[in-house]
Amino acid sequence: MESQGKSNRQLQRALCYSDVERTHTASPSVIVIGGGTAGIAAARALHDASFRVVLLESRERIGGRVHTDYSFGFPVDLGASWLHGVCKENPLAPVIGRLGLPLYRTSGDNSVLYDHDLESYALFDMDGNQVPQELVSKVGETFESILKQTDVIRQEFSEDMSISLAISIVFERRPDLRLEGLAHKVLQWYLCRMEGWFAADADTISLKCWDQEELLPGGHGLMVRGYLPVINTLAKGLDIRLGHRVTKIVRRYNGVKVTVEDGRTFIADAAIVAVPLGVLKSNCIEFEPRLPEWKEEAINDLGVGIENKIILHFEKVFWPNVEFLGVVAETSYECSYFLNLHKATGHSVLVYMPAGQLARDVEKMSDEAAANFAFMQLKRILPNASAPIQYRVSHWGTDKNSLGSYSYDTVGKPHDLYERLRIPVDNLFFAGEATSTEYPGSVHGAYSTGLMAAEDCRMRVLERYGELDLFQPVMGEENPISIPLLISRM
Ligand SMILES: Cc1cc2nc3c(=O)[nH]c(=O)nc-3n(C[C@H](O)[C@H](O)[C@H](O)COP(=O)(O)OP(=O)(O)OC[C@H]3O[C@@H](n4cnc5c(N)ncnc54)[C@H](O)[C@@H]3O)c2cc1C
Repeated sequence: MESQGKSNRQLQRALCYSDVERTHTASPSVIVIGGGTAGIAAARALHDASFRVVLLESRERIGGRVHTDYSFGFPVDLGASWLHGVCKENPLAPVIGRLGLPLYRTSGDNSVLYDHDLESYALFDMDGNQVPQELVSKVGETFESILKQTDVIRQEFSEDMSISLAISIVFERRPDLRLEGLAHKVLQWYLCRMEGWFAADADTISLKCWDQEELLPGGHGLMVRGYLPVINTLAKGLDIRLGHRVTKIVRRYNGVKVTVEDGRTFIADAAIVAVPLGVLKSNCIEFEPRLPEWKEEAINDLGVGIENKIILHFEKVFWPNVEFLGVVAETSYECSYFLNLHKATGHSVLVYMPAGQLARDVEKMSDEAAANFAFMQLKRILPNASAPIQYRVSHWGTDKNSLGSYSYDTVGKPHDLYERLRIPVDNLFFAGEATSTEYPGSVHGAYSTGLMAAEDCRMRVLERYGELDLFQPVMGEENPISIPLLISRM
C-alpha cells in the first residue's frame, strides 16, 4: 500500500505539467490528444508500460466516433456499431470476448453488401410495393459482374477515375449489364449501400484504391449492447482530462508542449496525436514548427466521408421481421436504408443511415426535420407506420470534434496516404482510423494504430532515456486466454 501511495503521489506530481519544469527523475511522460478508440488504446498501452500518461479530450465524454447513447433507456450506437471481422484475429476480440459482449452477425465473408448479406431483408419501391426477392438476388449478381468489369478498366487506364465513371464505361462496353425499370432502381440501391460503406458518393471514390483495405474473416457483427463498454474498459484508471480542446502543439528536440483552449499548457517527452482526420484538415490545431510538407499533403489529400444515423424509437414494431428495409429509387441519392435493431436487440428501433451528399444535406436540417425526413421515407414503404416516440440524430460532419465520419480514398490520390499520416514526426506520433493502411474507417483499425503509435513512442522515448530494457513492450502481449465471441443470428 505504501509503495502504491508513493507511486500515486509521484504520478500526481508528474502529470501536473502546467507551467512546471519537467525533470527526468521519474518515468517518461506522454500526452495523448484525443480520447477515441485510438487515443485510449495508446494511453492504455503506455500507462501499462509504466509511462506517465495524460489524455486530453475536447468533448465531455470519451469514445469519439464510438458513441453509445442511453437516452431511450437502452444502448444504441450513434457512431460505430459493427465489429468488422468477427474472428479471433480481430484485435478487439480479446476484450470483447473477456467482457462477454454479445454480437449479432449480419453477414458472412465477401458479401457484395459488405456488412449485410441477403439472408434477411425487404426492399420496396417508392410506392410501397415489395421488390421480389428473386430480382434483388439477380441484380446483386449483376452488380458483382459490373464491379469485376471495373477491375478490367482499372488495369487498362493508367489514370485513376471515380467508381461511377468506371461503371458508366462498363455500361458502354457491356450494354447487357445496363438495367432498366425496377431492376435499375435495385442496382441504384446496391450502389447506395456501397456509398454507405465508404460514406462517400460514387463519383468521388477512387477506382484504383476502393478495394485495397483488408477485411478480416468472420463477417460483420453488431455490438448488441453497444460499443461503449469496450472503450470504458480500456479507459479504466487512465488520467483523462475531458473538456480539454488542444489548440497548439509545439515540438522541440527534448519534448513537446501542448496548449489547450483556455491557455493551459502541458509538457511531456512526446505526444500522440489521435484526433480525427477532419479535425487535422480544419487546421484548428496549430503545429509549431509546421508539419513537414509530405504530412500536410497527406492530411489534405485523404478523403473524409460522412455517414449519419437517425435513430427512430417506436412504441411497437409494425415492420416486417427482417434485418434491414430498403427503398429503391431512380438514383442512389434517393435510395434509403433502415437497419432493424429489433432483430438484434429486441428494441423497437429502426436506424436510418444516409451517407455522402444525402448525409450532408440531412445534416443541414434541424433534428426534428431530419427525424421527420427519415420517417417520411419509411411511410413511403409502410403507409400505416406510426410516428416514432423518440429519436436521436448524429451530426458527424459538422461536429467540430469529428468533422467527418471516416476516411476513404479519393480519386487520383495514392493509397499510401494512410501510412504517411501514421509516420511520426520527431516526438509526435499519429494514431486514428485514418492512419490505418489495413483497416481504415473502423474501430479495430483505430485500436491497432493506437497500439502501434504507443510502441513507436515507447521505443523512441526509451532510446533517448537509454533504459529500454526497463520497460515492457506494449504490443504483442495480448491476453493469452482467448475467450470465444458470443455470436447469434435469429
Ligand atoms: C456513423 C458512423 C458509423 C460507423 N460505423 C462503424 C462500424 O460499424 N464499425 C466500425 O468498425 N467502425 C465504424 N465507424 C468508424 C469508427 O467509428 C471510427 O473509425 C473510429 O471510432 C475512429 O476512432 P479514432 O480514435 O480514430 O477517432 P475518434 O473516435 O473520432 O477519436 C478522436 C477523439 O479526438 C477528440 N478531439 C477532436 N479534436 C480534439 C482536440 N482539438 N483536442 C482534443 N481532442 C480532440 C474527439 O472528441 C474524439 O474523442 C463508424 C463511424 C461513424 C461516424
